Amino acid sequence: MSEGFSNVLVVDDEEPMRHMLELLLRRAGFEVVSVESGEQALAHLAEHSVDVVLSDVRMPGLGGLGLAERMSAEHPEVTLVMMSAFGTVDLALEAMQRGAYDYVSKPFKRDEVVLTLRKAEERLRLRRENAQLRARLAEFEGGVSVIGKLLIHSAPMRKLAATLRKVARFETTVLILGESGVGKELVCRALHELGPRSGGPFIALNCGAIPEGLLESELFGHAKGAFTDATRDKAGLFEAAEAGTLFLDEVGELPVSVQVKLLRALQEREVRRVGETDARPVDVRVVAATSRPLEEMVEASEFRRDLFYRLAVMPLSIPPLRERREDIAPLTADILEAINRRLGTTIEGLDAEALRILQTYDWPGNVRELENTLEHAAVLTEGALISPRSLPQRLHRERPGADAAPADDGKHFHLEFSIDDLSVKRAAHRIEHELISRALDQTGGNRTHAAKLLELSHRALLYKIKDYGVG
Ligand SMILES: Nc1ncnc2c1ncn2[C@@H]1O[C@H](COP(=O)(O)OP(=O)(O)OP(=O)(O)O)[C@@H](O)[C@H]1O
Repeated sequence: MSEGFSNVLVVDDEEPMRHMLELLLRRAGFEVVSVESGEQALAHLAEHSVDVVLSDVRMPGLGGLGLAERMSAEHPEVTLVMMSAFGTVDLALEAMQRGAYDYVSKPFKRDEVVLTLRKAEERLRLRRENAQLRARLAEFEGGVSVIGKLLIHSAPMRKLAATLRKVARFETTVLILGESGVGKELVCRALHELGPRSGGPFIALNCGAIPEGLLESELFGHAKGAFTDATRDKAGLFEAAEAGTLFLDEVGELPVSVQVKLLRALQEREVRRVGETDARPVDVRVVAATSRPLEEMVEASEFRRDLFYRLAVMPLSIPPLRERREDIAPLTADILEAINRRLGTTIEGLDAEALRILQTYDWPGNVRELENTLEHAAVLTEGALISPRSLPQRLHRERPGADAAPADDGKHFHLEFSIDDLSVKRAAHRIEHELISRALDQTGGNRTHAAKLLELSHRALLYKIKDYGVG
């Protein structure tokens, strides 16, 4: 629970109104950021931690109603307060039916907005307290509990949750270990939420997804003119995460040159923007994660030993889903609820045989693969229950004792080439395309895992996916 002031996101297409609200709310002690559209608000919410959104109801594009709908599906934990102008009160009321908490009518008195936000803040505080109490009770009783969006049920996950609570209070660097899709980012978010920095920003970076040449400036920022595209000064993610948490996913993908700079930033607690000589102090908790065996990379001189020791002060391992199968049923219920909200489907669950298939499959892509599988099944399902027929082929294939899959023999695939086209380049492209699509299919869209099957670097795979338009 945040000890600091609430983070408020103001959404209004009129600049003077945004400006006035920023001043007013800052003076009342809130942390304020403002954006001019519902689309921008969603982009901000995806990257930052926000407590309350104060949004105009009538705006071009997505608008207040669209925002209310998307927020209740994607960010149900964030409180939404609408602002309505003369003649749009009916819209504000409709937004409340779609999940908004309250509204204020424009023109409003200053105190009125502040008071409404204080009320929202109080409700938020009570809700968080309540959720924490329920979570502890459930953990205690061995039921299902959540920290943020992280669902906890099995014994290994309960043990992990207990460690998270202890570790969150301290500033130690944490290294989260686990296969792809196992929940490393969610665990990091939980750590952030449980600790004293929960009122600050949470910034995540997948180190494997950024071209090598841009990584340093992305992390540490750059000065205007530092390189050709640097048309203005820019803060890096370290500075953006000030007073909060910076999550470095796939830290093993960092090139050695950036590893050196990261180590210095961690040791000195300061960063130097590319092209600047002076360092800037930063107060950031860094949590790194990896699905690759960093220790082996250290032995192979691919990862700096000193950085490894610095990051791994507190290693936390998340076991793969196949080692905690008790989590599959509650995760499935949770995921289906989210899918119903997002896609407007009305799936109630799985029939007994389909659930058995989920519980016996090995889930190489872990929870992300489970999510993709359930979405695939939800789209194909006509009734209220998902049956084995709606589950993808690979789940049937890998099930011990399953019947041989029809059509495909499950072991081979064929590509046909025309004798009229003997281009090596085109043939090589087709083969690559086919192999990448199959690897992504097999891993439920999990790119890190697919890269391993393909024996490609994560970065090379991302380029190729973009090139071929697959994924
Ligand atoms: N315990 C959990 N409860 C609820 N959702 C979960 C849980 N674990 C994972 N998920 C969901 O599975 C998906 C993958 O999780 P996340 O992105 O945290 O994994 P990751 O280990 O960081 O993956 P990668 O290494 O590939 O980036 C997310 O959509 C996340 O919400």
